[in-house]
Amino acid sequence: MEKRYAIGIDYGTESGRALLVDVSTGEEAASHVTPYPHGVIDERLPDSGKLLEPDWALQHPDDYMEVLRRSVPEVLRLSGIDPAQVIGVGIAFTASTVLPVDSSGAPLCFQEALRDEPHAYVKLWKHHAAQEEASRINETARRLGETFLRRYGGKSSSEWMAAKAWQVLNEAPSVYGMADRFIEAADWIVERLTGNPVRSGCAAGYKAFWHKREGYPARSFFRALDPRLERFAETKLRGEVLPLGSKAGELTEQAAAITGLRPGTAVAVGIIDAHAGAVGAGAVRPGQMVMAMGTSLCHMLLGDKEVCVEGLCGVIEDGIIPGLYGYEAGQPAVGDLFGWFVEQAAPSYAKHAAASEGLTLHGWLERRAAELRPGQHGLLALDWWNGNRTVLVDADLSGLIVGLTLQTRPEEIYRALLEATAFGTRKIIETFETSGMEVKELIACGGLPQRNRLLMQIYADVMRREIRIADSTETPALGAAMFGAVAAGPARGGCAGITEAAERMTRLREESYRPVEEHSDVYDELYSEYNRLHELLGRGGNDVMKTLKRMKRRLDRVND
Ligand SMILES: Nc1ncnc2c1ncn2[C@@H]1O[C@H](COP(=O)(O)OP(=O)(O)O)[C@@H](O)[C@H]1O
Ligand SMILES: O=C(CO)[C@@H](O)[C@@H](O)COP(=O)(O)O
Repeated sequence: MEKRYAIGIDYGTESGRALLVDVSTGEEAASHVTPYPHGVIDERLPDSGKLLEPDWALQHPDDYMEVLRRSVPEVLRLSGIDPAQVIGVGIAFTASTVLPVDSSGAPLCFQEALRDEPHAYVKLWKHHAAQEEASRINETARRLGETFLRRYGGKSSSEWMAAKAWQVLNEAPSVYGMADRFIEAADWIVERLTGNPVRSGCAAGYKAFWHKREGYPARSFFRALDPRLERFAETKLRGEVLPLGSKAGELTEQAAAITGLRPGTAVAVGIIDAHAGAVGAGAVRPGQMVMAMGTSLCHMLLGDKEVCVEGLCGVIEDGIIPGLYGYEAGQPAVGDLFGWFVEQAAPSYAKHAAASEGLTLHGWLERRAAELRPGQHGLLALDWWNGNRTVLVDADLSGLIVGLTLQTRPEEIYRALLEATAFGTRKIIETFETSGMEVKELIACGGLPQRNRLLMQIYADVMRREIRIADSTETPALGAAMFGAVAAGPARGGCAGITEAAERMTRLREESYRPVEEHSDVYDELYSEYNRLHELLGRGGNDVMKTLKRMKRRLDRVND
C-alpha cells in the first residue's frame, strides 16, 4: 500500500517548522523552518516604530501565514511525495499566545487604522505586562472562593488569556470593543485552514480557565473583576471547545491553494507546543515527566488522579493524553537565559576565542564550563530572568547571581546559569512529589538536549535521576503530526488514537544521562542554598526585586 503521511506544524517563539512524517513508522521524511519575518516584537512596532513598554512581547500574525506559505510546500518539495498521500495536519503552538480578531476572524492589526496600536497585535506567551491584571484575578478568585483556581495551583499567570484580554480593556477599551473574539493563535491557524472557529480544549483548559464539565468561570466572577467583563466568556471567548484528538475540520480550497495540500485533508484541533512535545516524546503513562527544553522549559507530567499542586501551571483532564490528567509546570527562561548571557554579557575576548577555535560561543562556554567541578566556581544563581512561572507564579521576580568576585570568569557564570535552571526544575519536581504525585521517569526533548551535553549531565546530577532523550529532535512538530494522523482516522490510513500513534511513531534514544554520585552530593548542598534564596526572595516578604522593577517601569515611562 502507498505510504501515508501527516504534517505537524510547530509554531515556536522565533520560527515555525513543518515536519512531514510517515504515519506507520514515525520516519521524518522532510522538515522546513520559516523564521518569523517580524520575530518577537518587544521594542518597537514594525511599521511606525512606536516604542513598546517593558515586559511587552508581540507578534505579527502574518508571520504564521508565512510558515504555511513557505514551509508546507517546501516539505512536499523536499520529500517529493504526492500531496494526496498527506492525510492529516496538526498544529502545535506556543501558548497563551492570543490575538483579537474581527467578525471575519481577521486580526485587528491587519486594519490600516490599527497598525499603530500595540493592543491590536498578537500578545506572545512571554508578554508579561499584564501582571497587575493577573494579580487582581488571583485576589478576586480567592476572595470569592472560586474553585477553578485550585486547578492552577492557586494562582493564575500574567501569560494567560484573561489577564491579557483585560489588559487590552484597561489600556485600549476601543480595541477591546472592536474585538469580536480573543483567540489563541493555534485556534486562529486552525480556523485559517478549515474555516471552522473551534477552540482547542488543551489551550482553553491550561490558559483560559475552561473545564470540560464546568466550562468557563461564571459571569459573576468576571463581573467582580470588572463589570465590563461580565459577558467576556460568552462573547469574546465564543467558539466550540473540542478535546485533543478530535478533528477540527478539513482543509478548505483556499488553504489548500496556499499550502499545496489537497482540499479535504483532515486538520486536528490545535495543541500547546510543550504538550505536543510530550506526546512526540512518546509519554503515554502516568508518572512520566517530559521536559520540553528550549527557549523556556515546560514540564509535562502524566497522572491518573487529580491533585492540586501549589503554584503549578495547571492540571487538566485529557490535557495531554485523553484518559489521563496532564500536569504542566514551567520555567519561562532557560535557553533564553543562556542566550542572554551569550548575547548581552559575555566578554568580547570569549567571542574571539570561540571564533578562533571554530566554536559557537555557547559551545566554547560549555567546553570551558565542563572543565570545572561542581561547586568550584563558588557561584549560585536564581533563574528568574523572565520571572518565575512555577511555583511562585510571579512575573515581577528577576534574576540573581551570588558569589561574584574579581576572579569570576564567564564560563563560571555560564555554568552557574545552567545549574540555576536545573535547581528550578528540582524545585518543581519536589513540589509535585510532596503533593503526592509520582515522578517516575524523566524524558527530555526540545532543542537543548541536542545542543548542550553539559546541561543534560547537570540536570541528571541535580535531580539524581536518569534522563532519557526523545529520539526526534522535533517532538512538538511530531506530536502535532500524530494528532493529524489521529484526526484522519484509521479509515484514511491514520491512527485510531494517540496511544496507537505513540506506539507507531515515537521512540527514545539508547543513550541517556545518568547521575554521578559525587556531583549529586555537591549539588544537594548547593540546592539547599538555592532553596533558601528561593524562599527568602520569592516569598519571604523581601520585596527588593519588585521595588527595582517598579522603579525601572516608572523611569522607562518618563523616558518615553
Ligand atoms: N548550545 C547551547 N546551549 C544552551 N542554550 C542554547 C544553545 N544554543 C542555543 N541555545 C538557546 O536555546 C534556545 C532555542 O531553543 P530551541 O529549542 O531551538 O527553540 P524554541 O524553544 O523556540 O523551540 C535559545 O534561547 C538559545 O539561546
Ligand atoms: O507556555 C508554554 C506552554 O504552556 C509554551 O508555549 C511557552 O513556554 C513557549 O515555549 P518555547 O518557546 O517552545 O520554549
